[in-house]
Amino acid sequence: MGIGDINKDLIRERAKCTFNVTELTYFLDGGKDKTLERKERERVMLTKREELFGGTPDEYLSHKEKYENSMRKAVILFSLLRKVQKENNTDLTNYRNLLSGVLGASISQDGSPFGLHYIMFMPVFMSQADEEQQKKWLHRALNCSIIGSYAQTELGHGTFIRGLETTATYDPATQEFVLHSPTLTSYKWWPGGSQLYSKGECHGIHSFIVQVRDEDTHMPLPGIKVGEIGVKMGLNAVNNGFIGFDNVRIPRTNMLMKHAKVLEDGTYVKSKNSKLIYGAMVFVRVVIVFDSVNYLAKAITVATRYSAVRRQSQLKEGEPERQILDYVTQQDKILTAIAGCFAMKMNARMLWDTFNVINDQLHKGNFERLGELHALACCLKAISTTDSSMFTERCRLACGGHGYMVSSNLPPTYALTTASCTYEGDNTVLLLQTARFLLKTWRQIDTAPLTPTVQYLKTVSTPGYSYKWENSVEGIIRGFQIVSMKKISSCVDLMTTKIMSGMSQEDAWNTVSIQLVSAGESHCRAIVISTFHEDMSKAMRSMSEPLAEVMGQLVELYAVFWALERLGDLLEFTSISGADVVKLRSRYEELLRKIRPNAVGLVDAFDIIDELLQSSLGAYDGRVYERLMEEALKSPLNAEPVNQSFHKYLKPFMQGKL
Ligand SMILES: CC(C)(COP(=O)(O)OP(=O)(O)OC[C@H]1O[C@@H](n2cnc3c(N)ncnc32)[C@H](O)[C@@H]1OP(=O)(O)O)[C@@H](O)C(=O)NCCC(=O)NCCSC(=O)CCCC(=O)O
Ligand SMILES: Cc1cc2nc3c(=O)[nH]c(=O)nc-3n(C[C@H](O)[C@H](O)[C@H](O)COP(=O)(O)OP(=O)(O)OC[C@H]3O[C@@H](n4cnc5c(N)ncnc54)[C@H](O)[C@@H]3O)c2cc1C
Repeated sequence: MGIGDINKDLIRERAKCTFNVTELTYFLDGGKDKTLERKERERVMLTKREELFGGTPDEYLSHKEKYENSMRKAVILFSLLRKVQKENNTDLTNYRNLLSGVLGASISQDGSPFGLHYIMFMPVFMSQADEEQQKKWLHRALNCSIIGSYAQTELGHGTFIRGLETTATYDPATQEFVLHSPTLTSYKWWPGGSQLYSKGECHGIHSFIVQVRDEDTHMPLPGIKVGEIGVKMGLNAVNNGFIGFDNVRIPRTNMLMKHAKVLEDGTYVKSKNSKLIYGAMVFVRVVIVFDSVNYLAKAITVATRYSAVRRQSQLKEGEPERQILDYVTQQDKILTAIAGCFAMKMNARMLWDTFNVINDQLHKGNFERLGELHALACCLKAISTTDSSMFTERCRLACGGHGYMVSSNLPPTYALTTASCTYEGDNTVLLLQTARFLLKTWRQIDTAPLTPTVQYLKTVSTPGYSYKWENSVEGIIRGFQIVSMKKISSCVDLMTTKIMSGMSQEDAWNTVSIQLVSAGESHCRAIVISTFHEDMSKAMRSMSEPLAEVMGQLVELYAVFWALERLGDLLEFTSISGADVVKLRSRYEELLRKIRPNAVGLVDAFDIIDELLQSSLGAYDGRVYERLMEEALKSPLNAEPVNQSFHKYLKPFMQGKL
């Protein structure tokens, strides 16, 4: 691409960037080697550019065509991946980068049909199958000679796993499980878990591997009713399905038995910890935090580049129209989204490291921090997906009418982010899970050792601890920690009062649940801001000074933004004053001004190539108007000057003949 083709405003924006963009790309990828690995994956993928990115855009395909087209593209992409992924390499990083990263969403703006195989089926299998079972199936799953899904949710239950109705009854005479869907509401919907019965006793939810279709004909096996659930708001390249079992028999050894087991005579052997069955959901929630960063990175790249190119309105009479990125209200929408993306990137890394540390402990039988990991994964999944969809929507709104076009890729990206607020655990329910852990922690604060992510509760509640509000990042973090502690303690007090007045524990919980969710959110916000501050401060020590300065500005912008967003909490629970708020507001506007010159450089550093960004507004060259017209002309309605509906319907109507 010649320099002449690049929009002049974007050239100017890139010229005024104060830091080295490549240095930031290396940091975002996790080091130069990771950048080179990613670019090699992209290079390999681009050898099939036309097959993967040419043809009729998804938005003009039928529901069925879209599925078939995404399957066509997925097998091309994953055949390429097989070349990159060494034989028997069970490290799913490549696959996950292909899927949850921008590559995955690129097969179609509507997700990838292989998504669940790698993001759910493989991890569940690797965490729940014993060695024998892994030997039998893992390699076949890794090279896609079997493709799996994850059928836990049912028509009648998604959140309440203990309420799932599908049964798996062990028959010792044949050493088989009989899978059965007793009711319509027990049909697996979205597509693993079933209530396990053995010797007449129910042992709760367990995972089984079930062959659904014949390996040659692909026909559903006897007793299995399977289908697709219909058009969704997004992710329509992912064929979410339903499955009904009519007394389907599977071998005993199809129960995933890494933890709990059923012996040949039907004896049930308990898992060392009943919660390990839920392990895969913790892992997937960790992956979803990375997904939310990847989706938001696309949205901010599109909105920022477009805001540098779009000129609209005069600030002063007679002046040329201004780049909309010069309007402070536009900076308010976009620069905070950039800060939010960086903040969640650092928290995704922290969560991944925490998951690996605790997962190792679990493998050694140490379950001490399982509750903390579950609570952290729940609240970070909830907050990262809520923030990602909120900021993505702000980015769409920041692009005016063109942001409403599917060709901008902002509406499809929003559909992806908002789905993640529901799947892998509805966000409200997950924040309640975090609150459950926090209340338990608070009740034991003086008797039990505190795990790292809740240490602050002790610090800010120590008798004699005093804290005067400061407008610094550290001061804001301390403020959020105090808010969280006071919300948790007031929930405990409220519940105690209600129970003392005769209300059941369960009713007291439900009555206080709005405040419980709020306590979970405040706890998570304190963690997100402090992790962004601490981990970025550490990283800044090895950065060049110009880059470190911009990263410090993003951290402060993020902290001040959320302080202003949660003023009610801070006014209720901390000593922040009206004067402090005035100073915070002017600091916020000053930070927007400081970061503005680096906005394009910051999103360029995500280094999302145009083929993966798939946006008429966000391409690297900024030729938005030409691309909008190119995309418009792809509409089938432009294939002929007069659509047949004129002669069939409109003309007779206009002539009064209908
Ligand atoms: C909401 C709960 C957690 C409630 O479960 P429950 O058995 O009623 O638990 P409870 O009585 O509240 O607590 C009992 C205890 O179980 C613990 N626990 C619960 N879940 C986990 C976990 N994952 N890891 C570790 N521990 C867990 C809780 O902390 C409780 O512990 P405690 O008694 O307090 O010590 C559960 O039902 C749940 O997780 N619901 C969400 C269902 C879900 O996430 N479905 C995902 C389906 S797959 C999917 O959506 C795929 C999307 C992927 C894609 O498309 O990319
Ligand atoms: C795009 C997409 C893909 C999916 N993929 C899969 C898949 O591959 N495999 C799979 O098994 N599932 C999948 N799911 C299902 C998903 O996991 C469930 O939708 C999710 O767990 C929420 O459960 P639900 O649908 O039953 O919602 P519900 O729990 O019925 O939620 C409805 C409302 O009830 C509230 N609520 C429910 N319980 C409580 C409570 N205890 N306290 C307070 N409020 C409560 C919720 O907060 C929510 O507001 C997918 C869903 C989507 C949207």
